[in-house]
Amino acid sequence: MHWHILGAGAIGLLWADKLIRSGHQVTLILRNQDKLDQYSGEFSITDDGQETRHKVDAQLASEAEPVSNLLITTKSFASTAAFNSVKSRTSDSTRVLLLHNGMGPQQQLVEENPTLEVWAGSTTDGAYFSAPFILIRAGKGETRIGRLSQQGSEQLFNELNCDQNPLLLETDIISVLWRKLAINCAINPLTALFNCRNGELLKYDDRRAAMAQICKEVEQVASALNITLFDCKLMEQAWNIAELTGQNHSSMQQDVSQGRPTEIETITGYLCQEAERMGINVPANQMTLDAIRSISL
Ligand SMILES: NC(=O)C1=CN([C@@H]2O[C@H](COP(=O)(O)OP(=O)(O)OC[C@H]3O[C@@H](n4cnc5c(N)ncnc54)[C@H](OP(=O)(O)O)[C@@H]3O)[C@@H](O)[C@H]2O)C=CC1
Ligand SMILES: CC(C)(CO)C(=O)C(=O)O
Repeated sequence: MHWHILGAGAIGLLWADKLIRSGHQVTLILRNQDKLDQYSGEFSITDDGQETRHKVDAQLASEAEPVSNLLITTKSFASTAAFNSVKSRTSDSTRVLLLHNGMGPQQQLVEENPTLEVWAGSTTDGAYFSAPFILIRAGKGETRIGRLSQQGSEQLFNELNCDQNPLLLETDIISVLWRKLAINCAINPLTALFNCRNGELLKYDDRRAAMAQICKEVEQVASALNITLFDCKLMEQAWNIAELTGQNHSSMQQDVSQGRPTEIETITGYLCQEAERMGINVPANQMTLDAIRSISL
C-alpha cells in the first residue's frame, strides 16, 4: 500500500521505518518549503545501536497527488489543520490513521468527514531526534489501533499488522485513548509545573496529593461517561507508571522547558470540557489547565 505520512516527526519516521520494512510505499508530507529544503531525501533510524538509512520521497501538502492512506503523526494540537491541508487530495475511499496523544481531534475528524474511514491509535513506543531526520528509537512499546468511523473493516489492521509492525486491534479504541489520557492528566501537567522528572512526583506530599486529587476527578468523569479505566484505582496505575518511567521527563515537561506548545488542550483541556458537559466539578484539573496555559505557548 502507499502511505502518506503527515507529521514527519519522531513517531512519523518511526512508522515510516516500520512501513518500509513491511513492504509499503511511503511518502512524507512536510510542513513547509524550509523543511523540504532541509531534507536530503533520506532519514536514518538507530535501533539498539544499529543504524538504518531510508531513502523516502517527500512533498508538500500543496502537491496534487491523491492520498489513499494517510497516517497523521503531528502533535495533537496540529492534527486538524494538518488534515485540512491535504483534505482536497482525499476521496471517500481514503483511510486515515491518527496516532497522537490526547483526545478531541480524532472525534472531530470523524464528525467533520462522515464519509472517511478513520482509525485512531495509542502507542507506548518511544523515539527522539539526535539531529533533524536522525532518529533514535528509545523504548519498544505496544501500539493499539481501532476504527472510529462507521465505514471500513478490519482490512486496514490486517494490512498493517505484521512482524515488522506488531499491532493490537481494539474494538473500543475510545476507552484506550481515555486510559492514556487519564495517565497523561495525572503525570504530564504536574511534571511541567514542578519542572521535575516523572519519578519526582512521588517523593513529595504536596505533589502526591495533587496527583491523587487529579486522578479522583478523572475517574469521576470517566465513570459518568461509562468508560472503564483500569482494574485498579487510577492513582495506583499512575503511580506505577511514574515509578517505571521515573528517570524520564514527560513530553509536557520537555515542551514547557523548551518553549514549545504543549498538548494540554487535548489532555487536561479535553477532560475539563467533558467534565463541564457532564456537570462535574474538576477543580484540580482546571487549576493545572490554567497554570499550564499561563506558562506555555
Ligand atoms: N516521541 C515519542 O516517543 C512519543 C510521542 N507520542 C505522541 O505522538 C505524537 C507525535 O509526537 P512526536 O512524533 O514526538 O512529535 P514531533 O514534534 O517529533 O513530530 C510532529 C511533526 O509534525 C509536523 N507537523 C506539524 N504540523 C504539520 C503540518 N501542518 N503539516 C505537516 N507536518 C506537520 C512537525 O513539523 P515541524 O518539525 O516542522 O514542527 C513535526 O515534524 C504526539 O501526540 C506525542 O505525544 C506518543 C508516544 C511516544
Ligand atoms: C506516560 C508518560 C507520562 C511518560 O513520560 C507520557 O506519555 C508522556 O510523557 O507524554
